[in-house]
Amino acid sequence: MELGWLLCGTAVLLLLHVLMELSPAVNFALRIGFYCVLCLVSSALAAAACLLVNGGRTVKNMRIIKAVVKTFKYFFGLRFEVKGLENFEVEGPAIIVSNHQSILDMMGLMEVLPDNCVQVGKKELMYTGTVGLIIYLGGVIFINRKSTSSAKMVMAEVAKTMAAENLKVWVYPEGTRNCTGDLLPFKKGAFHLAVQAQVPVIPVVYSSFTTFYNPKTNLFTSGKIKVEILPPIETKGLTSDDVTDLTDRCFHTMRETLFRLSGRPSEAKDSS
Ligand SMILES: CCCCCCCCCCCCCCCC(=O)SCCNC(=O)CCNC(=O)[C@H](O)C(C)(C)COP(=O)(O)OP(=O)(O)OC[C@H]1O[C@@H](n2cnc3c(N)ncnc32)[C@H](O)[C@@H]1OP(=O)(O)O
Ligand SMILES: CCCCCCCC/C=C\CCCCCCCC(=O)OC[C@@H](O)COP(=O)(O)O
Repeated sequence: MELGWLLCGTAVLLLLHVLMELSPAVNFALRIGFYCVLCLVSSALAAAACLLVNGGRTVKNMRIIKAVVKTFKYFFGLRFEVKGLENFEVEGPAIIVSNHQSILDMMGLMEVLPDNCVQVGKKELMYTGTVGLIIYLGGVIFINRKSTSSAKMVMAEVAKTMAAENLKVWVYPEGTRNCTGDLLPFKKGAFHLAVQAQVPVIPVVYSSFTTFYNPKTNLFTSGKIKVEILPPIETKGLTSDDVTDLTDRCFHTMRETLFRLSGRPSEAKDSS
């Protein structure tokens, strides 16, 4: 009986392996499916650990989440080459902004996440089962992207509490995932927040995933991701009138860095 199950299991694994070799679509679906299952199962386990250790929703849970997510890269053959970690060592709170390519970004995020740092996320993430639960327990700030006024209110509240709680806040200023190897125009929320709280903006750039990951062509192989944490941009003395300039400056710096890290010629002068 047991031998039967063993043979059956081996046959299924072999079949999956052959299908993965033959079809990029099957390979992609299985790898992404595995990533989602890994996130859902690990979130359930991490949530239990967070509740036992810290008792509820707190940024301290991010340490536990980080420790768990940092192991994921080994399952997918991903390597990170990180530069500039010392740029996180600013006195007090800061806004961290980075490019957002895929749901796989959570691995890159946790690879470098500094202590006392929460992310801004779309409210829909709350309804992703155990993943929603762990994101809630980690203290992620949920915003409604469809309502600028309510998102602004949430951000204004965050600006007030950042100093008291010595928080760093991680925002994806593109506001959505974008896996084209370029940046989408930046939304201004992160920069308003930095100016309102009078805290520095720290840009973090991840090299393009396009050489190993592309959902449109079902590409998902192992790969190397270069990460650069850039020097903080000060906002002391800036007012809301300066937000557009600050946003543009950050966008151009990050775009140039993205192209450099991805080995693509700079086109920064051609577009804005
Ligand atoms: C163990 C296993 C674990 C598994 C796994 C765990 C993972 C554990 C980590 C989870 C990590 C989650 C990661 C989530 C990742 C996302 O969910 S990304 C998507 C959500 N995030 C964002 O959208 C952030 C970026 N968006 C913004 O900042 C946007 O500006 C806002 C605030 C949403 C507003 O959206 P919008 O209206 O479309 O944007 P925008 O054109 O910038 O603003 C409109 C106007 O309002 C003004 N404005 C904007 N914001 C403000 C403001 N705060 N104050 C005053 N004026 C403002 C603008 O200046 C603009 O006016 P003008 O200058 O044109 O006159
Ligand atoms: C009971 C409900 C069950 C629902 C199951 C949902 C399964 C989800 C499981 C695993 C997904 C792992 C996701 C890790 C967190 C990813 C955060 C993220 O990258 O969100 C995307 C968001 O930044 C931008 O969204 P859009 O590009 O605008 O869209």
